[in-house]
Amino acid sequence: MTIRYVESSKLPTSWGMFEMHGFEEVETGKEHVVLSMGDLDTDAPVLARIHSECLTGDALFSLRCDCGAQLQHALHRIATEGRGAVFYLRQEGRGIGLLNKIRAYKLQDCGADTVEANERLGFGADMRDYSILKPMIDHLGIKSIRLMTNNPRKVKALQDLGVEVTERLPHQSGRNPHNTNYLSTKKGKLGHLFDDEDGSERS
Ligand SMILES: Nc1nc2c(ncn2[C@@H]2O[C@H](COP(=O)(O)OP(=O)(O)OP(=O)(O)O)[C@@H](O)[C@H]2O)c(=O)[nH]1
Ligand SMILES: [Zn+2]
Repeated sequence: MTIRYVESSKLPTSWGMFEMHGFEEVETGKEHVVLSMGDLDTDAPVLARIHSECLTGDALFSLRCDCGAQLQHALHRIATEGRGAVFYLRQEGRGIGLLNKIRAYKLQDCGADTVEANERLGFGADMRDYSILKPMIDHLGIKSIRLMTNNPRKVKALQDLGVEVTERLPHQSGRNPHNTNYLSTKKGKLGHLFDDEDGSERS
């Protein structure tokens, strides 16, 4: 996969001023962004979030998942430390795309869980490919990462790419009555690590 750096600009947010870096996946034309704050190209590990696109959760206020709350929480944590990066990857629906995610939601409305729904549609439970991260991380001069995630597969994916992960930081937020089953399935079938049952952050 070839990744092309395109341009960077300022992005003021509710949490502070970020720098937005645009990248293009040459083969597919997919556009990815990184929001960064502070100097990333030093020896200190970078506080980072690898966030998979979720139009419904990130932009349309959906309570079916925890994505929107996790995104906001990541920006808040980075702004609090004054240094870090959110990799916003266009891997909608764990890589199956928005319209297939709506098909999966329909199956879930009829009783399937998030993994069963993907499988009934002929997809794997998680179709994401993290290899696009390596050229982006290298471009930004990041040497090692403290990763905000509950998903140990993301840590392994980075390590498999040769990226040092010095720490996994639990990243729980956004539990609500509409996503309780969804979060239970992530814990039970996808190996996500949750510290407690109410989803609140322990720190
Ligand atoms: N196929 C499918 N994708 C979903 C569903 N709900 C959320 N997603 C997608 O899942 C992705 C987020 O993955 P999650 O499994 O919630 O979390 P994660 O990124 O693996 O782990 P964390 O770093 O802990 O948040 C986003 O791309 C969402 O669009 C669903 O029911 N079906
Ligand atoms: Zn979501």
